[in-house]
Amino acid sequence: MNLDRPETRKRLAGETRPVIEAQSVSLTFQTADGPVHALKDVNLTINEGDFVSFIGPSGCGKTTFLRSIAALETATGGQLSVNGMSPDQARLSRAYGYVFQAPGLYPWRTISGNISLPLEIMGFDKADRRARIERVLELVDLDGFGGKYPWQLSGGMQQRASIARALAFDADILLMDEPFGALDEIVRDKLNEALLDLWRKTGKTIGFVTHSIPEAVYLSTKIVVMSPRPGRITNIIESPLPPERPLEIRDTPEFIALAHEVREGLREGHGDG
Ligand SMILES: Nc1ncnc2c1ncn2[C@@H]1O[C@H](COP(=O)(O)OP(=O)(O)OP(=O)(O)O)[C@@H](O)[C@H]1O
Repeated sequence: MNLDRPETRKRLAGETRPVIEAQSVSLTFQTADGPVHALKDVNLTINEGDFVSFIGPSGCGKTTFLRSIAALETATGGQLSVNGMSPDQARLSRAYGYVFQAPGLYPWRTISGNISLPLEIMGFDKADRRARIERVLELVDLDGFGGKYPWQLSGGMQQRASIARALAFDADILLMDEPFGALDEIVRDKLNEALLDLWRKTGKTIGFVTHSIPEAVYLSTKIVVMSPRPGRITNIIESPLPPERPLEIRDTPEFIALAHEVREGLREGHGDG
């Protein structure tokens, strides 16, 4: 573990500041079939440098919560703040990068061209764009692939490119909505390792939606278990695992016990536990 990294030191000393704060957040969608309570009374603090996973059955509001943080949805009740600002203000201050479930790369642009696009829209000059593209391609282990087109890359590589695109303007917060859900297990393992490495290197605060218990346990400092109808948090589990996590950690008693705790939490939330 790199104790020299300020975020690691601060997190271990409990000195980190809150980055995302939700107080009694609710979100009700009005639909033709009546109101859908996607989120009800959600209370959560995400601190600087936390890796927080959201896990729960389909429809429990994981995506809605992540989208609310990113100002892609608006909470209908309660308070939600990002870096002390409203989600809208935080979006304007480019507080976060967002990674969607599908890579969503433009096929007519090269990988570098895809990463460059948001930077162009934000007005970064050419030399700065080039330096940033090079840096993020290296971070996601795609150096040398900038000139390729998306269709020349595997699914896992495309998803890494979409992570690079979200990292390029160097926001402190990374929001990821089930980014590895469509990938096979071996590729997923590799990307989990790479993401953890990137998190340790950069000290970013990460919000991550997943359906996979091992993925949540492997990656997170905090696991948020959610339950549907209405969408709510039923359990927040702090991980006792160290930040340095080789894949083999999944065979240790600590990991297995934590996975068991998450599974029990999911079962209780489902009402059949
Ligand atoms: N734009 C919308 N209009 C109406 N209802 C919506 C809308 N978006 C989401 N919902 C509903 O809100 C609830 C929560 O949806 P959400 O997508 O956040 O769940 P989720 O936990 O991310 O599910 P999944 O794991 O299947 O992605 C669901 O009942 C869903 O049908």
